Amino acid sequence: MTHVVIIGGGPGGYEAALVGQQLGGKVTLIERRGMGGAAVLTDVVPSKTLIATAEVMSQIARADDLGLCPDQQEPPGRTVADTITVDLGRVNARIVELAAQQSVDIRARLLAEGVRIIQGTGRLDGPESVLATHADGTSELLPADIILIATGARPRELPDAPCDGQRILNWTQMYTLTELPRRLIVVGSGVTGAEFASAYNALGVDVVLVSSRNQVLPSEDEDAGRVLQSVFEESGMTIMSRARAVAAAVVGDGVVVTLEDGRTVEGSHVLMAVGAVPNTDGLGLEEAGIHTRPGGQIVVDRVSRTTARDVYAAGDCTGVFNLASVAAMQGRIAMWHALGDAVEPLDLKVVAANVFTAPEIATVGVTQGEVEAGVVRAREVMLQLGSNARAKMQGLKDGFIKVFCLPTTGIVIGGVIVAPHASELIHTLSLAVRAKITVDQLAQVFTVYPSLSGSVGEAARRLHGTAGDEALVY
Ligand SMILES: Cc1cc2nc3c(=O)[nH]c(=O)nc-3n(C[C@H](O)[C@H](O)[C@H](O)COP(=O)(O)OP(=O)(O)OC[C@H]3O[C@@H](n4cnc5c(N)ncnc54)[C@H](O)[C@@H]3O)c2cc1C
Ligand SMILES: NC(=O)c1ccc[n+]([C@@H]2O[C@H](COP(=O)([O-])OP(=O)(O)OC[C@H]3O[C@@H](n4cnc5c(N)ncnc54)[C@H](O)[C@@H]3O)[C@@H](O)[C@H]2O)c1
Repeated sequence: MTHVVIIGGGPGGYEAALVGQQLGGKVTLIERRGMGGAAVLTDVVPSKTLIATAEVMSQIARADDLGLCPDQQEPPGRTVADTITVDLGRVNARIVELAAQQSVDIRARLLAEGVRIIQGTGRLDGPESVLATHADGTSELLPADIILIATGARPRELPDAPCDGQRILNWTQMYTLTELPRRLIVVGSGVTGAEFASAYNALGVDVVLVSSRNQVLPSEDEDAGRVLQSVFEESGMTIMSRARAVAAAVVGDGVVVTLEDGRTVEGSHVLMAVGAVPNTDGLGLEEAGIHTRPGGQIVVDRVSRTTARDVYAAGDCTGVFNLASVAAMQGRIAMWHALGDAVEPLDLKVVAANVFTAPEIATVGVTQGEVEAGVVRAREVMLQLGSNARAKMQGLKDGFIKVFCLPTTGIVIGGVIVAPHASELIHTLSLAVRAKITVDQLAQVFTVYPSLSGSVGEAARRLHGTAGDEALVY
């Protein structure tokens, strides 16, 4: 019997536990908070549930363009959106309930599969055992043949902007609000900042986005960031570019955020979305011979091995690519490798990712930045969403579909989709990248008429027979 001990019950930990148990290991999982981890309780599930409500509001905002109008009794000039009231207390109660239920479901599945769950805190006691401190304060030493560390990450705080959970909030604290903020300042225009700014903007809140760079979403496709920036601005959001926050303080019944250049921004609440730090302190890593990077992330190879024999790590604590899907895959890979099953090393080139803004931004494979820097040779096409028949019918104007392929063979190597539900549309391109199919093969796949995915086929057709690394923009 191989004893597997996992610290952390997020996607990295619980997906690994399922595989470990399936492959005949005796798995113990230690989680200090709740099963599903931050992904389920405070990060992915709550934010995407909030965004589900915001999405409905975004559609309602287009209702007037599609010929819908408020009831005759409404005063003239009112839009359909003006007639809707957001009950944030109910929205957030639903979110918290849904996340808690998801956690319960995951726990039940793990128990049904035979995983032993310890509610408590784990730390390494050398590379071959784990000390679990139970919720009641008692502790237990667990000898382990294989250890997986999947302890995740937490919000980074600025020293002069400590989160109080009332007015200065991090992303885990947003669900305690029962009334819409009068004016929400969002500090940080990375994925978290952009998603919350987009959602609260759609809910009708006056949003100020403090962005340290020229354009929102600096790590995403530049064309995509440009579309989002202009959609945000057109919808009335205030974006303060090249503005770095240094402090936030509660003043009266509001907050004041101070920028590096001395300017101040006033609002009712502020969301600090300035990145994440790995939960790797106090785990006994150094003593166990496990190397970390200067930021605290655990060094792992592509099969999730750390620098200590039979100790693996997965997910945000490794900082490889902070996504739930990647955490889960790293965890499974660790178990496949450790327990002697067939395993393919992690390949970041096939990871599909999505920013859940309105419109969404989905990406897979090579990036425009890599092509422009000459890291990859590619030819590409970019089709504006506005030219798609279905998009016209639905009143969608903002967005595009971009496809990259190898110059000689035409093999699809990446893509970017900016559109509502891009997270679903990207699947075709993910499959193409993973299966290494050519643009001609993709062009021969039937798409429904009319459909947004029709533009994926159209993009592939436009890339037929064009030699060289040119960029076609329509
Ligand atoms: C706002 C937000 C939205 C996001 N949205 C998405 C999305 O839409 N899609 C996506 O793919 N990714 C998304 N992410 C990223 C995703 O949340 C993370 O990549 C994912 O949670 C990583 O999973 P994990 O298992 O590494 O860690 P976590 O989910 O953080 O779980 C780690 C667990 O370990 C526990 N733990 C830590 N230390 C100990 C210890 N010593 N003992 C016992 N337990 C311990 C913690 O309590 C936690 O429950 C989002 C992130 C944020 C911040
Ligand atoms: N849809 C998704 O998959 C999703 C959603 C949210 C988060 N995530 C993941 O979670 C992780 C954390 O996301 P994040 O957006 O919080 O972090 P991030 O590090 O991606 O972005 C933080 C942003 O804040 C900016 N910033 C830092 N300090 C600042 C300051 N003082 N003033 C103004 N701006 C400042 C940074 O320049 C950066 O652009 C990321 O790895 C992300 O991929 C994924």
